[in-house]
Amino acid sequence: MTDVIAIDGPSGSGKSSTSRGVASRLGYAYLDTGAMYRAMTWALLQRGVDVHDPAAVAAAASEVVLTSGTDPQAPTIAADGVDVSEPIRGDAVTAAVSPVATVPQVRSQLVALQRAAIAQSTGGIVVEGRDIGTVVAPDASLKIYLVADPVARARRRALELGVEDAEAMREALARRDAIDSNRAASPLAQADDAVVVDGTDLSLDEVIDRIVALARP
Ligand SMILES: Nc1ncnc2c1ncn2[C@@H]1O[C@H](COP(=O)(O)OP(=O)(O)O)[C@@H](O)[C@H]1O
Ligand SMILES: Nc1ccn([C@H]2C[C@H](O)[C@@H](COP(=O)(O)OP(=O)(O)O)O2)c(=O)n1
Repeated sequence: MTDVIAIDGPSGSGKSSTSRGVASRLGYAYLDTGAMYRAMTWALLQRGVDVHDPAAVAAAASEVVLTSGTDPQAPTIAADGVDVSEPIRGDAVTAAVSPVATVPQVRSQLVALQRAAIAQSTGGIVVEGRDIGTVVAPDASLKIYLVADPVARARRRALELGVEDAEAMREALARRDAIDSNRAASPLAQADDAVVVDGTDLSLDEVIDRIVALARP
């Protein structure tokens, strides 16, 4: 069985950058499950689906075909054959993704795809998201719960997106974290056997070093 490293945590804690770094160092594949929920949301918005109507979301989601490229140096995500790597980072998708991710049918559809990607990866894979250690890959050899101070998370994300109002960003992240943590279907949660890494006062390289040191030799 392939070696799986699960990295979960709230928005902007550094999961994507850290996971890509860890996968590159170890020669592992990389799966960004947040990008899958974002790509699904993009495809639903394209179809004019009301993302606050769970029945409409569930019905339309089953028609969407998602494809993930798992090279940590150049990850890709396509919806219905269209590369959506850029539009999924826009405001419209960011505002709509948490309600879409609460719909159980969406979750079961994407969890099946995530497990298939894990099964296909022969040389090890780093998988990042919210429910990887708890639901998607409970047998992962290493589970990391990556956290950072909310003010630091907002500052980093604002810098990345060129947004000036870091306080508004902190509020937006807190709103999304609240939906992601309080939903009934596999909420953002720390697995009992996860190692908590707090990246607030660590550089990206330091966080990567720490996780690589914990990884299976
Ligand atoms: N340890 C760190 N120190 C400084 N900046 C970081 C660190 N980890 C991540 N970042 C930056 O914070 C932002 C959010 O990181 P990202 O990996 O996208 O988080 P997530 O996937 O959890 O949402 C990015 O701009 C990234 O470069
Ligand atoms: N395994 C996952 C991954 C993401 N999600 C949801 C929760 C998040 O609000 C969205 C987007 O995730 P993403 O990791 O891209 O979010 P950020 O980059 O941290 O802002 O998807 C989820 O419910 N389960």
